[in-house]
Amino acid sequence: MTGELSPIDKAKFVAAKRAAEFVEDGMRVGLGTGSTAAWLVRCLGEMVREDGLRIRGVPTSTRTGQLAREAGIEVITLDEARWLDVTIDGADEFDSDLNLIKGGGGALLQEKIVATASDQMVVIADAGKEVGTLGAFALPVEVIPFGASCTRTLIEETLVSMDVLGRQVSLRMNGDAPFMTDEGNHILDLHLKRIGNVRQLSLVLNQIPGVVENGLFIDICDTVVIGYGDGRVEVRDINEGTVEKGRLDFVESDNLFSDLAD
Ligand SMILES: O=C[C@H](O)[C@H](O)[C@H](O)COP(=O)(O)O
Repeated sequence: MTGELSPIDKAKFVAAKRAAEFVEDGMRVGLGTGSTAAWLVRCLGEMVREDGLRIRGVPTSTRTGQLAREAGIEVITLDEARWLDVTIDGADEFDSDLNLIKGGGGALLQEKIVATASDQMVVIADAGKEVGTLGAFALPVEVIPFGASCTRTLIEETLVSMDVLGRQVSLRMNGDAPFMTDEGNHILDLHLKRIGNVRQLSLVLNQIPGVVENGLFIDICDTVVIGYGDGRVEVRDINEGTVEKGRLDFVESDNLFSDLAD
């Protein structure tokens, strides 16, 4: 089964597998959304089923909640948890300050709420997600449907006034209809190429009426676990830099690979 996985999936898997070690018995855990976070949920599910790990998970999307339940993880709401020990989630981009772009899957709002309600946020990513400057990945902005075209115009004017490169804004679609988030909102993707001042852009965007949240995660992530297609894993800490370099063995995880291949 291992041979059927692409290098990118192996990279995501080893990052998730290593990050699962941050989770200890009794913890309340924020569960991210996306293809990398899905690996984490499967890893944690295996630890619950086979090692007796007792955790309660707070999912960041409907689909992660479903996956977690299927994996055997007890799912609770953020309000029930009140506070989380750790959140582990994927990212679309991360930079050397561990600032992120998230929301490629449209889950940025719940993800940001959950991550900021956690003692620690650990990001899991394949090495291709690392960038010198955020912005090559289109920045998702969640907006309420009411007046969305006016909100879009205001965003475009804001980008012009900030002299941001790129500036193209597109409404994310799902077939012929606008993409709907779990909160019933729309996503505008900002094609910026390069974001010079992430802090300022994030603040300015969130001041526009109609904008619910943007996909810039600034000063939220504490640790990034970077996976490589050959099994190498690097753990990078916001204060200490690279704290670990290692390699994970695929063989012991064959049943997980089998699950995914089904
Ligand atoms: O809305 C989706 C999330 O922010 C994801 O964590 C992000 O898009 C990364 O997803 P993936 O692990 O599939 O690349």
